[in-house]
Amino acid sequence: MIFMTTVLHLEAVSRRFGERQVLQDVTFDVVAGRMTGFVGANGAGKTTTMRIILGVLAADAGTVTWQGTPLTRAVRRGFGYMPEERGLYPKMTVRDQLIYLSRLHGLGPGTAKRNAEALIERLSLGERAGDPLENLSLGNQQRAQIAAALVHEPEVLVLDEPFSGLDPLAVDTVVAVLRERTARGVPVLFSSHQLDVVERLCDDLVIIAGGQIRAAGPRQHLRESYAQPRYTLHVDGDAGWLRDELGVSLVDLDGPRAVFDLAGDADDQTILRNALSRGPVRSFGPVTPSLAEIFREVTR
Ligand SMILES: Nc1ncnc2c1ncn2[C@@H]1O[C@H](COP(=O)(O)OP(=O)(O)OP(=O)(O)O)[C@@H](O)[C@H]1O
Repeated sequence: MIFMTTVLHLEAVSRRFGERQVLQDVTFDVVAGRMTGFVGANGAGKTTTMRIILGVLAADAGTVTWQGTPLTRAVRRGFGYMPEERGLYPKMTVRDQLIYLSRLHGLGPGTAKRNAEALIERLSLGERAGDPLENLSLGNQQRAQIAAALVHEPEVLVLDEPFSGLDPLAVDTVVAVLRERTARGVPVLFSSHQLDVVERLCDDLVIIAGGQIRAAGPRQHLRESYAQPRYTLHVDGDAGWLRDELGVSLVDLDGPRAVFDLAGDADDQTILRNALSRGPVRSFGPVTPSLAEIFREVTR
């Protein structure tokens, strides 16, 4: 049997503004049913990439396809987009604009209302749904923007910094709502510079720097492939003896706690045995690098 994966695929997308090459051969996939975190420093090219996906901006070269077909205006109408510059009507009530937006996307009045109410409820906007957007707190405006991207039941979601300005509880709520969409097979691409949030949320990761993709793929796979042979050791006494162990290069030593790299031919069990021969060992093991460490490594 042939399995067709539904993907949003970018192939060698390039774009320049004047003399400045802002995107260079950007290639990556956003797979159905998975949350893809798009991370990069300020000015790396995330917003430009998202604008090209949505057709707000044209690429100089390269293609974007959905399920193997180049994007047309009609296909993009089925996308949900939360732009960086946001873009709801400040003076319209949250409820009215959610209904209006889903009607604009061709939903019938009953479905539009039902979807709007469900998202208002889900994103805890009930008390404020009858207020003009501009009267809401920034966090609630942000929730309304997310509701606006979702209300027409999009096939693909592209969200520019959806978590910025949200408190941790709101982040969890929004994540739960997005997970419901991925569970239905919707691919979600979201940009963020909050690496801790991305680390917790994404299934796949795309790292961009200076307009070029530096790493892309399943988060766990990236973590493993960038894994340094790094260990932590926690003993009762002082761990300073590690300095003299063959193959050990200390990264951090704080009394009984140590972080160290191990040369390829050194044996971690030998280190553990040596530690045990000196007294109790409270913990010992390899550490997986954090996303922040991988990010620093690939964008160096
Ligand atoms: N319309 C434009 N005209 C000229 N330069 C632009 C334009 N839009 C973006 N740029 C430049 O392109 C580069 C990439 O910008 P982009 O907004 O895509 O980055 P980003 O990764 O989204 O950054 P941030 O996290 O700060 O939003 C920046 O140097 C920016 O100044």
